[in-house]
Amino acid sequence: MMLANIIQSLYPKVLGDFTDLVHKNKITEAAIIDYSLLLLVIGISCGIFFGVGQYVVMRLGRIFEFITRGKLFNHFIKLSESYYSKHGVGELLSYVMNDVTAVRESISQGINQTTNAVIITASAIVMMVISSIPLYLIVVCVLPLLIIPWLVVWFGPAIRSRSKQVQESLARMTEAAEEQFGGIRVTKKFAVEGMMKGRFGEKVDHIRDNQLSLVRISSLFQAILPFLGSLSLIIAIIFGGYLTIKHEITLGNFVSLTLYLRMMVNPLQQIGNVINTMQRSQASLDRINQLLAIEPDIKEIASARTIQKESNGIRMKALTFSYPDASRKALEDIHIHLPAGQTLGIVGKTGSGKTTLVKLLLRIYDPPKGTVFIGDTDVRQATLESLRNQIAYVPQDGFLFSTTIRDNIAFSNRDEAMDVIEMAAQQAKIDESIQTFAEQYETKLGERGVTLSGGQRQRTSLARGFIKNAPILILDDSVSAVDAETETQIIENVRLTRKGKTTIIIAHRISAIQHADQIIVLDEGRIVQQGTHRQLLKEEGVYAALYAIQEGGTRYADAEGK
Ligand SMILES: Nc1ncnc2c1ncn2[C@@H]1O[C@H](COP(=O)(O)OP(=O)(O)OP(=O)(O)O)[C@@H](O)[C@H]1O
Repeated sequence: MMLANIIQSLYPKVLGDFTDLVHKNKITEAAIIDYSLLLLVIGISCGIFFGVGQYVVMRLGRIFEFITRGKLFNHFIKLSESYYSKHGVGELLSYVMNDVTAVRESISQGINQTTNAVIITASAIVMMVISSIPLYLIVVCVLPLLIIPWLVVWFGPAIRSRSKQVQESLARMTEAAEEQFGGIRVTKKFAVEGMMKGRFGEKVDHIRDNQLSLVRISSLFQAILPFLGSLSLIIAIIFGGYLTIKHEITLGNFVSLTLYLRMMVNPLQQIGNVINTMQRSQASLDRINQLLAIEPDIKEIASARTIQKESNGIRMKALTFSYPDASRKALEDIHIHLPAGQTLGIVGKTGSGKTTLVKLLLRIYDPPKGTVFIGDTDVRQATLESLRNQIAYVPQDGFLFSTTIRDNIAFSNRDEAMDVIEMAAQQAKIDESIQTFAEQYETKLGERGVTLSGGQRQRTSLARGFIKNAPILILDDSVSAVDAETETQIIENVRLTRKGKTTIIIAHRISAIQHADQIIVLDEGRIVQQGTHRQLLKEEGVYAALYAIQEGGTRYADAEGK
């Protein structure tokens, strides 16, 4: 690129010399051919060097894009759930798409155009000196161009802050789009398309306002640069023209001078582009760096221990926990001792803290020190990998990936044997449904595949939990979307396959937990009842009341069925 620019700066000198030959009537046919060939060589060399330079620089930009996207993804994977509960998917996508692209463009354009501008300007000045154009004339003509650095300092911060606003509003729009697409079914069912259109329109309006504000300042900056270029040409024509008339400089000198100044105008305009792009990309780079500087909340201590993958019990001692920024305690004074191999059932109203309890066990949020143990190890002292390998957690709404059913079930080990996968599916009572699909376990799910019903999704996610065969299995309301009969069969399968293995079952239906070795009833973050099914039925309280309601419902259904 540098070579291309240096070679390009020979044009005006060659043309200037040619003009002098013509002016002095010394032009010959041979000279015309020589000068034409010289211009041809200059043209071809410029083309080759410029093309190669362009390719190298573009490649550099793409490599940056590739590395940064990878780095961002690795960082996202490390961030804790608390981060994701505050930042939407759209916002995160915006970093990966908009910000990375802005920086890549500035690298490609920036290197290209800065090299152009600097080399052309420098070689133009050198060539003017070499062409024996008087120094004072060069200085006077180039003077208006010296205002440019001052303009850069003046406009730069304003462009950068407006660019940041644009990037932020783009992030908000991506977030809104993601949410609107995700919720399109609800929108349609409630027939609120108009309201949603209005909400999305607001975000788009916001981007337009921010972009126009950026365009205004960028345009003003861009407009001043060519004006300064023209000013230096005007000075060249007045002053240079006067010196030519006075024979202080040759006509060839005058032609070269004007051509060199003209040659400098484009790079100067490019400097404007580069500065704009750089300021914009600086705003994006700041955003990317701020994101990369965020530390995950959940960190492994240096001396973290590996929990052995064996049957371990669970203990919770005086556990009290509040979510960050929450005024209310999610859990208060929880004491649980579940010996290895036993089953714990948890019931409680919605919002009573059931999921929070298992999130603390999995260390998705940090419990206070010395309150949650697996075996003898405080979960805060364990390596995160060994802790999470110890537990198979099946949430209520297990996310399924847009891949085959087989890959979704064998998620923790893609090489799992087919019979093991089928066994897990049978235990989760999803095998029969899968057999009805044309491609069975190879059936693709998601956008380009089959849409499963809520219950089928839940059972597929359940099979994913079963196949992990972890020392601790947690079912967090994982059979809520299946019918009572299937639920009974699944729970029976859990009982049989989890004999001697620690299991936690969270459920709203007592039928799912009544067999447990111990049951706790949570209410507003506190354990209000604790015991076996028989013991709890004898006590007056939430459990017996819940059982009575659910039993009453079942008897009524049975009577109706007869
Ligand atoms: N990430 C979070 N940040 C702040 N508060 C939260 C968060 N997750 C849950 N909570 C609050 O903590 C309390 C307990 O929630 P939790 O999800 O543990 O209830 P739950 O018993 O599992 O409810 P459900 O049966 O509806 O699943 C609720 O008041 C809830 O609003």
